[in-house]
Amino acid sequence: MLITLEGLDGSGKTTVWEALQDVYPDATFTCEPTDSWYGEAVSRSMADSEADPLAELFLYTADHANHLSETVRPALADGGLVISDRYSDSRFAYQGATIERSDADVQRPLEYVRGIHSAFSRPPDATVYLDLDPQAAAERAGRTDKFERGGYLTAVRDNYERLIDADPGRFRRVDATRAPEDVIARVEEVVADLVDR
Ligand SMILES: Nc1ncnc2c1ncn2[C@@H]1O[C@H](COP(=O)(O)OP(=O)(O)OP(=O)(O)O)[C@@H](O)[C@H]1O
Ligand SMILES: Cc1cn([C@H]2C[C@H](O)[C@@H](COP(=O)(O)O)O2)c(=O)[nH]c1=O
Repeated sequence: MLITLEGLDGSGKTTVWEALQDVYPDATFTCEPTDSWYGEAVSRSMADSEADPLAELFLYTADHANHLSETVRPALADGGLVISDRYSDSRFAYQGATIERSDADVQRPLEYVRGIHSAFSRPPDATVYLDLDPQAAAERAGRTDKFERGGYLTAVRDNYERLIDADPGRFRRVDATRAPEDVIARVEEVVADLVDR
């Protein structure tokens, strides 16, 4: 089973991802961007405020393709549980917003990014969405790079809401405004329920 953690920067994904490792020691814990050289290329693009939005989308997508073939598909083929801190929905939400706000000649960017993935990707079985307002998210994340400015995160959050509306059965929304221990406890409940199904 593939479970993904999604949400805005600073919503607490990595905090719960680390906590889940104590509960599921045999699971494969992974993330996007990865630490491969594809992920390093993504990091270079993220650090470049002039990066071309379409080029950046394809760097993230290359990293995803490698993540699938090297980590996700083999672990699933072994019957394992895979828990990924960010996955394809991050691309749909973030690059959908980036391209929308750029001068790239792309109609319906979110659908365009989804279409690129549909040919090769493997959708999550379930996605835990850590729901936090953009201002709190930007504050928690320290507004350290071009992705963490309030207006941009509002567009990203709108895209996450569109993804949830389009596939409500896959998403489990968790209130990420609560204290870390409460968020962790709720996510643990949600994941236990998913794994026991
Ligand atoms: N529920 C919470 N309440 C308050 N602060 C939190 C909560 N969860 C995490 N934090 C803090 O917010 C910051 C970001 O948390 P974390 O790295 O887990 O988020 P993230 O969603 O993985 O962020 P990013 O996407 O930017 O990597 C950290 O300083 C963390 O300690
Ligand atoms: C996978 C992915 C990530 N991003 C953005 C979101 C964050 O601002 C950064 C790094 O993520 P992290 O959780 O802090 O490691 O990258 C993105 O725009 N598109 C993606 O597909």
